[in-house]
Amino acid sequence: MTLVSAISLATPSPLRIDGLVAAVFTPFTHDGSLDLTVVPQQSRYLADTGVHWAFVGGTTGESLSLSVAERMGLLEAWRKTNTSVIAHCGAEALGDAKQLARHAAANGAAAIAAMPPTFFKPATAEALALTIAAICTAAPELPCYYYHIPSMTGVATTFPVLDFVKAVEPLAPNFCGVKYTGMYTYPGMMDAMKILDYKDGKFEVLSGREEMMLEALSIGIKGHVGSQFNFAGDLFNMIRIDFEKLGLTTQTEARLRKLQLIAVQLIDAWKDSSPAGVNGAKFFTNLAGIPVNDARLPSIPVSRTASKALRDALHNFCDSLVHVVMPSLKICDMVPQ
Ligand SMILES: CC(=O)N[C@@H]([C@@H](O)[C@H](O)[C@H](O)CO)[C@@H](O)CC(=O)C(=O)O
Repeated sequence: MTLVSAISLATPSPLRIDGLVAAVFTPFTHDGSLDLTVVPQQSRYLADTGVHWAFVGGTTGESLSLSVAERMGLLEAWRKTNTSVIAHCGAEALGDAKQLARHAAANGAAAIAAMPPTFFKPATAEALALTIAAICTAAPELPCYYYHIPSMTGVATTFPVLDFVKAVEPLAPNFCGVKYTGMYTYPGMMDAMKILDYKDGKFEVLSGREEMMLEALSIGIKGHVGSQFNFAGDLFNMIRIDFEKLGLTTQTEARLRKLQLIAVQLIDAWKDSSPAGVNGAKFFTNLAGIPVNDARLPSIPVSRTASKALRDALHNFCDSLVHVVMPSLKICDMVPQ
């Protein structure tokens, strides 16, 4: 084997995902213990809705509310399913993040991703690059992504993520791209577009805002990571596949916009009626009969009043909106009337 071919074999390439990655819920029992027995049910539901990737232990997965051992067990449970896995390894302690990265590589993850420490925050692109590079290079055989979620971390809000990409590129040969959830905040989509354009598309951008799927698709983003894909991947796949097959034309724009607005209505249903963070979204999966139960404190369980509002909102969504564009959604078939 020549040196060049050895290097090319050793340096991982971006995954180039063309589809949905569910930011999967972490299942707990009613007393808040990890309940890995639920993971196979989650995996089957995802597959039934056309979702074959999971982002394990992310924000929706409450990573920072889990111990390192719990996060390792969670990854191992997902690796026993048919769902491909991107393992989130970000942690407050860099040693923990590196340990999780090494564990992910040893347990069959397809890639790793990491958000930065959120308490002692990296203040510059260079500091962020050194931090993420330390995690990526702990698992040099895996594609490694920076998980950009400024709404939760407060990091990289004063510099474009492209500046970080340029700084991390020489530090981590296996750095492969950005999971970009900062679509709402300036420079958002422009920054994501510049990363996609940088060095002729060397790096991958995964969108972290499914309610902006059409915008993301329009700039060439093909991989999407989101919490809604836990229970509505079939709806979002319709948007993605219709866009890719038909394109955004005067004939298709109304339907595509309608589909995305229906998806937004589903998001608003839990965001508006349940200020309990991830618990609002978890509630829909619980309603579908998959007992992921409540998020750990400091998230507060959905109140009895909010539960009724959520259930009514979902029934209204299923009764009035879904039939507008599609025969049904799995979540609507699973939720008791
Ligand atoms: C802040 C947040 O939770 N963002 C979600 C979105 O899917 C979000 O739920 C959606 O855009 C609705 O706002 C994901 O980007 C998070 C994510 O990928 C993860 O949980 O790891």
